[in-house]
Amino acid sequence: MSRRRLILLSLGGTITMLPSAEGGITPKLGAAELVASVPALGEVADIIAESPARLPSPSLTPAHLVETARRIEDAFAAGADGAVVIQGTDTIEESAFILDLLVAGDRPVVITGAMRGADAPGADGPANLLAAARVAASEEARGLGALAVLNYDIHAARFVQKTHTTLPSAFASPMVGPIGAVAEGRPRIFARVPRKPVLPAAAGPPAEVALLRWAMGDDGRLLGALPSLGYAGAVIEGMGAGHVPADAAQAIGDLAARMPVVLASRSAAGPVFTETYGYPGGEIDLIRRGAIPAGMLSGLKARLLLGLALRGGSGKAAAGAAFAPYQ
Ligand SMILES: NC(=O)C[C@H](N)C(=O)O
Repeated sequence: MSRRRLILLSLGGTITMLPSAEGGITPKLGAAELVASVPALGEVADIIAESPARLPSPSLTPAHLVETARRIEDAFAAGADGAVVIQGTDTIEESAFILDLLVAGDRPVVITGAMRGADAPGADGPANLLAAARVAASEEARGLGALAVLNYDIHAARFVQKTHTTLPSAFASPMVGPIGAVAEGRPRIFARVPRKPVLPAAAGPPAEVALLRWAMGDDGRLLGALPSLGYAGAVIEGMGAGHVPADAAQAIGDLAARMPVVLASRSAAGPVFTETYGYPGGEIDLIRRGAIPAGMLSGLKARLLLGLALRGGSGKAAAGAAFAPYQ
């Protein structure tokens, strides 16, 4: 087999962070320095290293990731065999899903980061970076869409979530579990998640979509403000399998008459489908009032899919079509 070529793009995050004069750790290292700090990467592939951003990941926007997807597609067109994206862990679950939705083809796209700073005892960045590169360079990972690789676990972008604020084992896929692992330096895939339709990266960043989590006793009065704030759509994280209090159902119906509204769950795992509860505010009622069920997607991921579906001013039909493959 000829030597592998990888594109490696660093957007920042704790994996790039060192102590700063102002206190705490801040992004400092670029992609080339990270690659140089892990000599074993040289055994895996030839690496083109670029640093499009040096940000903590809460400051990344979907537009950064749309640009990253375009850069990866260019590199693939120029012959790269796989891509590694480095970023902060706070928003990896969102970034991974944007890349999953936008990068076409079979070549692996792997996102990683670190929970401990670059100079911390037991820093996890070097091991995560090496494992991510091994997955991105592998045959096994082809055709799986975007993957998140941390702590030697391989997660499908569609399902991965950050589930702990500090531990190196923070990443999990509560719906399905990890789909593979890097063991003894070799990626092993246990389960294959079928790919869903890819959307064009060239159509630009997602439209703005509000995300609201429902809480006990909330009557939904906040929803009335959304259209005047300029949102193109809304995702509601309902209770359980997509429920709100009876006196909030009307507010959701009124909003759905004005913009696409997607119904997800505030629970950590499990689908929102269509047909169990018939009470007012239950999912049958909300879907009848115009809400679109998020199916297998979390609220964070549903927000991104809805925003990408609504680019260019498309409406409810486009939103419904985008969610149909996830039911
Ligand atoms: N571990 C991390 O990378 C967290 C950091 N706050 C970030 O997302 O940039």
